Amino acid sequence: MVLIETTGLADPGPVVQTFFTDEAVKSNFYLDAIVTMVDAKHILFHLPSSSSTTEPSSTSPSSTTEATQQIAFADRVLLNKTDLVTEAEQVELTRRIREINAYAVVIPCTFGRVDLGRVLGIKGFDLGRVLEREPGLVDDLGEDHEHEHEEDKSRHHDSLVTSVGIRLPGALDLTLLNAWVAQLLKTRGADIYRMKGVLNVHGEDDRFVFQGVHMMFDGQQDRAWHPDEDRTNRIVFIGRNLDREALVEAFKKCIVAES
Ligand SMILES: Nc1nc2c(ncn2[C@@H]2O[C@H](COP(=O)(O)OP(=O)(O)OP(=O)(O)O)[C@@H](O)[C@H]2O)c(=O)[nH]1
Repeated sequence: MVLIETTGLADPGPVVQTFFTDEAVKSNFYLDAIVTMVDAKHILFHLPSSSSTTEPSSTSPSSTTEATQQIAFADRVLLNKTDLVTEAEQVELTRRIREINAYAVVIPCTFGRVDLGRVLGIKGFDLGRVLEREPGLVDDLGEDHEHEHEEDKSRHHDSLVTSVGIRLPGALDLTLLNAWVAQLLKTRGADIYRMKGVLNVHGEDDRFVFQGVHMMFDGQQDRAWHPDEDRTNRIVFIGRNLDREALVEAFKKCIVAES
């Protein structure tokens, strides 16, 4: 096992991509998970202060992007130094972290003490486990809350990093889907940090699972849908300037029309 500790200012994107593009690395290692350590006492100085602004809450513009990106890429976020903040501050910090990355599991701790089982053996990039666990993401950001998002359009048109989870019933036309994803990665790849999905492709008995990191896309047929399983398509984006409505609209156009 190799643990890579990057510098505090590292962009995780290229590090992740190495595991998928470098043949020597790819054939000898797999990427298990990205664990981001957040300093509860100081993180707010490095994040945009609210959903409506891109400015950091203090004068640390140099590290704003990095702090946000490191949270956005994470499979696990260790919220450290919780002894130095109040309970209310911890709740607010957790909310901010989940606003950026609704998919990561946030683990509060002090002095970095966590059960290793919670940060190792995660298989966060394993296609076989894509969206195996959706901690509230789809419920929080799915169709039931469409109205709330309608009212809060600014959130999806600013340059914040957010998570967008979409659930859509129906069978997908693979050709249309491929065209959409190719176009999306070409035009928005730099802004999409991570994406994952479980899809119901028209005429297929198996689930189609995929994940992406920036322009890099990896997908495969998965196990067969169970007879009584809900075949709803589920897709998750974590990225910058995500326009939920536009993503939903484009995704809907890939659904095969019912005859
Ligand atoms: N009160 C409190 N102090 C902590 C905690 N974790 C670390 N510290 C202290 O914070 C100080 C600075 O440590 P860190 O913020 O972890 O520094 P670091 O990020 O490891 O430093 P670099 O890796 O060099 O960037 C040290 O004196 C630690 O003992 C914690 O949970 N609570």
